[in-house]
Amino acid sequence: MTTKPSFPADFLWGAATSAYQIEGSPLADGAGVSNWHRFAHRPGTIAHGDHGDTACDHYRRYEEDIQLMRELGLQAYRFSIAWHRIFPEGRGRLNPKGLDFYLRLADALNNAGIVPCATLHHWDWPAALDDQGGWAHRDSAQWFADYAHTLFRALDGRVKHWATLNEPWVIVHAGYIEGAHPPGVPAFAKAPHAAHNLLRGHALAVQAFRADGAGQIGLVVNLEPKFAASAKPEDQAALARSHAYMNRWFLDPVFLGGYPEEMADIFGADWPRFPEEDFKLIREPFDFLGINYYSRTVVRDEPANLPVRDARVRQRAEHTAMDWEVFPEGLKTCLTWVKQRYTTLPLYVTENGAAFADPPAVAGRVADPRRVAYLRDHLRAAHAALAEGVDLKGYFAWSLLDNFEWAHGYGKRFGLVRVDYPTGTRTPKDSARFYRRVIESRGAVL
Ligand SMILES: OC[C@@H]1[C@@H](O)[C@H](O)[C@@H](O)c2[nH]c(CCc3ccccc3)c[n+]21
Repeated sequence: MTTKPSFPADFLWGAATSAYQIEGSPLADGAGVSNWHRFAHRPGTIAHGDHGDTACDHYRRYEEDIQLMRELGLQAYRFSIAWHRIFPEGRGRLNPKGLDFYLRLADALNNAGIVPCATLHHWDWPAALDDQGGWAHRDSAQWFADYAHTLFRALDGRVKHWATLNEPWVIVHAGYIEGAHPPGVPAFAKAPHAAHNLLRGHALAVQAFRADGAGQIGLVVNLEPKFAASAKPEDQAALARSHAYMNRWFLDPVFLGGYPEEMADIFGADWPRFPEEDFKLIREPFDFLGINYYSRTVVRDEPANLPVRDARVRQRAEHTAMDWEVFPEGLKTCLTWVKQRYTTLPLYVTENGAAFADPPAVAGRVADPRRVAYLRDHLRAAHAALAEGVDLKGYFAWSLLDNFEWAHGYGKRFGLVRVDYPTGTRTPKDSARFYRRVIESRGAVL
């Protein structure tokens, strides 16, 4: 490092979580059954038979966790709101006690001088909505906008930084193509409709925010740079399909007004014709884009591998416990690609982090040197993007706490803070102490 990085004085340093992954108390205070509560209790869906009945018990321990955030020097905290606590059946009857938890959470964060950054939908929602067709049902867009509108009004003055959806791509790919997430049954032909309705819902929620909200609203997407395994035409074509499928499927419509042409190739006869007026709606302008970055993938042509007909070529490099390649420069690649192809909107890294097989706590310490190195190298890449003119406004480490890693259960630990189950004991890892020094020095320690 020739010159010490220095991030802007107003750069927002935070950490991120999501409701089902940390809260526990899935049915407390009148909450309805969520898709993830039902799915995680279906035998065989989650590693080790894990589920979110307790998770990090954050629903009850949120004040302790906010104290942890203060000790880490966090300036912001990205969390998600559990729809099924607000509308147990998805729409109609409001559950005041469910809403009250988020009022208390936002007040405690504001009192601690920590900016609350709320994501309206981070994959969990009332199971009743899946039973009514889920995101494949065209009305799901309005269900979401009505839910969002209620929250904009209820949290007005407490939350000023909103995101509509977390990673619509994962909701569609894992939920409708793979069946590894709820609704849990592969429904290939429904996937394009689910994607389209997620985008319509996002845009309708932004319109509701313009009418009744205050602050900033954005969309959070996962991006993963793709590289071809060779210059062979078939590998180059696989690259184009893979890149369109994961990185352009949602950003092309919101910023360019139409889906990538590769989608019709990928879905074939199952690729619908959507009404033109939908694309006008989906282009509703918003205030920032959140980018979740973890890794890159090198792909080759693989005709048997439907629907994208690509396959990952594992690289000779360090990999995390998720078997994701450690590739820090990919974060800069994502940030500069978005600026060059789509928009000069403010950008946030809304998730970046790694799971490693951390040792247990010894004398109040957890040595996680690989996570320290991962954060250091990715923050350097973020700074390089800033230096190239990307309007990067903040960074949220994934995650504040070790938590429920979806189908992987609790075996994959992403936290800056270790959580020991079932006691729930929190122990800041060395990476938490490192991150605090990064925040205090505005990056000078990198
Ligand atoms: O896996 C770590 C985190 C999850 O715990 C978050 O809830 C979720 O927002 C999130 N997204 C990603 C990257 C999306 C992705 C997953 C698998 C394959 C490709 C992309 C990683 N993570």
